[in-house]
Amino acid sequence: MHIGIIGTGNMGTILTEALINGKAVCEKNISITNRTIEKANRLKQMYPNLQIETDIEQLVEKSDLIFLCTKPLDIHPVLTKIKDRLTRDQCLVSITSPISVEQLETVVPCSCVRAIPSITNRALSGVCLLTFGEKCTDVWKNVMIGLLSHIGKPVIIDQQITRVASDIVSCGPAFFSYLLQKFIDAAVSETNIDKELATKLAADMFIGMGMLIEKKYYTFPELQKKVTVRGGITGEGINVLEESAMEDIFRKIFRATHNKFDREINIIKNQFEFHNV
Ligand SMILES: NC(=O)C1=CN([C@@H]2O[C@H](COP(=O)(O)OP(=O)(O)OC[C@H]3O[C@@H](n4cnc5c(N)ncnc54)[C@H](O)[C@@H]3O)[C@@H](O)[C@H]2O)C=CC1
Ligand SMILES: O=C(O)[C@@H]1CCC=N1
Repeated sequence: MHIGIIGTGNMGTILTEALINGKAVCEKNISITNRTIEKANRLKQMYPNLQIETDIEQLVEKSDLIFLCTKPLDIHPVLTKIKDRLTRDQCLVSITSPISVEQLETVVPCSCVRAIPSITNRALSGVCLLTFGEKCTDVWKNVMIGLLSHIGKPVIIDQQITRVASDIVSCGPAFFSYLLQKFIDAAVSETNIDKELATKLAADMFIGMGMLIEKKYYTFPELQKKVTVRGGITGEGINVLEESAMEDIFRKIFRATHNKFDREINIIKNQFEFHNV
């Protein structure tokens, strides 16, 4: 099987690296392209057997499975270029949330899949969210599940929970590293610890927590209860969190992402409805 990757920005690069490092596919069986080809060339310096294609149509013709890794508003223009090169036997994968598999299926003849990855897939960990199109064959469904199992846990989701699921799986690492950074910065500004040590301690704590979760020793509430000794010090900190309306903050985050999502969906709907592809 030959894989084509269109767009080697953040996610296209991470996906390529993860597929290779996770031994999902050999370097030589991946072709990559990018609007600015230097970006694709940089990736080839790390993985010399990757194939670079300057012509997007040729990349599509030589690939069985094609990942579209551009930003949402750039997907429609790419589809315009490649739709006549795609055949029924191929599979097209979009990695972005505001474009549905149904929309893809209206313009291309092949199997369509949406696979929303997470930066955690770079460490061959975390979740990749999958939604299959109506016309996606069972063979391609199995190929996708098998392939993504090399870089994380494939989880099949309904269209209707797409945004919240990607908020948790894909935006989550950004949200929680933001909070962790604030935690570190406050430790440095409030005490005598230096930033380097605070960062190392916090990172090791986070890794340890991840392992605890993985081993399923405790649920989240159990974990809190175990650490928050009655009348002890942790409780003082938890009280501050309780008083800080954290729930409101997280509700606002979900509302903000969903609002942006709705705006993008509207723009994309126009692209698909009013521009013949
Ligand atoms: N960053 C993340 O953690 C995640 C991103 N995604 C999705 O991945 C997609 C890409 O995001 P990023 O990689 O962060 O964006 P990015 O801007 O870093 O990468 C997009 C790349 O596509 C290239 N491109 C645009 N039009 C092209 C064309 N016609 N032909 C070839 N290449 C073209 C651009 O030159 C750029 O390198 C987005 O749709 C995003 O929703 C999904 C899950 C997680
Ligand atoms: O399309 C998405 O939902 C992803 C999540 C992080 C960035 N883009």
